[in-house]
Amino acid sequence: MERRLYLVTVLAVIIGIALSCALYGLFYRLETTNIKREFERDVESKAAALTQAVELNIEAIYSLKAAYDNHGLLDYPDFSQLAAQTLSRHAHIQALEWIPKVEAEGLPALEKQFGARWPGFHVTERVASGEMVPVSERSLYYPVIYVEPLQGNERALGFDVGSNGRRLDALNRARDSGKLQFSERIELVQTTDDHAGLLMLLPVYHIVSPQSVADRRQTLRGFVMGVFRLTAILQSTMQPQDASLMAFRLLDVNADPHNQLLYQQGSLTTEEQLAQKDFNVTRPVLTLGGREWFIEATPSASYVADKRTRLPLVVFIVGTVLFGLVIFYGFILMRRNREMVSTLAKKNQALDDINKKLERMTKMDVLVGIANRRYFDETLHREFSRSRREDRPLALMLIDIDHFKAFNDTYGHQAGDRCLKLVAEELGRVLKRPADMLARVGGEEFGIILPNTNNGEVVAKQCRSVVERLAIAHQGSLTSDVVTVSVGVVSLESLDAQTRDSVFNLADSALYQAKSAGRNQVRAIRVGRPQSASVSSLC
Ligand SMILES: Nc1nc2c(ncn2[C@@H]2O[C@H](COP(=O)(O)OP(=O)(O)OP(=O)(O)O)[C@@H](O)[C@H]2O)c(=O)[nH]1
Repeated sequence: MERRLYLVTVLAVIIGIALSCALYGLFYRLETTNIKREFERDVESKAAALTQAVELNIEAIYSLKAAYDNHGLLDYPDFSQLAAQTLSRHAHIQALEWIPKVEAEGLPALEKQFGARWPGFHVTERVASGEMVPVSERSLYYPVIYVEPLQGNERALGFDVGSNGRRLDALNRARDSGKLQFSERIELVQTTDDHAGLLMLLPVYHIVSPQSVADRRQTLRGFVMGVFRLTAILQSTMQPQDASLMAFRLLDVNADPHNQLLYQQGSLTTEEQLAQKDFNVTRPVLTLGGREWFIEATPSASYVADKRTRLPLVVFIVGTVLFGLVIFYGFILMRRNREMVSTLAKKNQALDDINKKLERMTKMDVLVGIANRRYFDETLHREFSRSRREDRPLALMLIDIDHFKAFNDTYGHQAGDRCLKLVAEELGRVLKRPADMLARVGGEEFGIILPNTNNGEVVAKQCRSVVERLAIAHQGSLTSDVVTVSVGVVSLESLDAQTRDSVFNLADSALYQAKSAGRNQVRAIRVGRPQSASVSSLC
């Protein structure tokens, strides 16, 4: 019981801790979801800022394009003035340029014309070493002939934009679509260091809004081009604390797979990336100018750590304490209950003992300490039924103390009581089998039931003689000078055709015969199987 109580308690403690852990996990996951949502909002606002910054810069080349559409070709001073005005509103543009379409045969004249303005002017291309060299021969050229501001962009002047695959791709798309086009990420010719840039191109035609691609190709005059420094634009949208809060990459998914990365801020170790992978966010930034840009962001460990609260831990501790209290209270209740059950069991045992004692008392003769008449009758009834059911023999004996009235008269009533006890004790010693039963059935009369016995007269004779051998003086007796008993016994081979009363009457009748024969006698009746009843006197 004790062990079971402790087992139940230990089990409850384990379940309690498991539930607290589950609650901790639940609240931790809820918090993780909230942090992820917050991070998504941060990334979305960054993407929106980026989109806005790019769209603002687009306005610059549209104003230049409008001038070309309205006034036809601009000369250098007009271009320079208009571009300077525009650049004053757009700090992140590296340069605004005019790129005419030049047929091969027009190239020498162009070089001559602009060589007069800028001594040493040549149409150039960039070789792998980064050096600018005169262009190789081809049918079409797209040289930069106006660049504003010139200072810092000198290397771009004369550069054949069509000499480079990525740039040419953007030129062709702009020419054929008639719309704004962005280039992939390119390395700007203006600088020798590796500064990433981006070209925005708007085509200018000889006619207004040519409808077909063929018309556009045929009527192309040139391009208005804006050169942007990616880093400058992107950094303009950053907050100083951004670098410590997240790592992100801006990707151009339409670009060559090796050239998709436009910008990268911060970087995480492999362990950090793994730890933070649940928080990774990918969002579109803009779809414009033939490009699709996406932002991929991962929060730093400190971003996540700053947003974590102690709530899951508090829930775990409170849960554990509450479960602990409940379990403790349950343990106390169970122990109290166990004590009550044990006390109750003891009380029941005591009651049982009392009941048994009372039952024994109702079956006992208080004076002589053997079974009383009531119990004798019950037993006789039971043994009679059993013997008959099992077809076994049964013997019944009645014993009467001779001249007991005279004993009382001579020695007094108390001496009579002592005599009764002594006789009862002695008779009890004669019985050897557990099933044999001695009872006081009357004042000075005893009865003995002998189950499974067909020669009760043997026991009867012993009874008579043990009482005589007690040698209790009995001066009032007309039979002997000591206390004697008369014994009647009936031994039945079979109980067929008998009743309990008939058996008792046979024993009583034998006793009467013993008395009639002068007392201190045994008279026995033997009843065989039906039709063979016989009576025999033994002494
Ligand atoms: N001391 C004492 N005497 C009892 C008790 N019960 C019955 N007696 C006495 O037993 C006597 C029985 O008397 P009787 O029925 O005349 O029988 P008897 O004197 O033994 O005569 P027989 O049986 O014919 O030999 C009565 O005097 C009862 O008072 C008892 O519990 N204690």
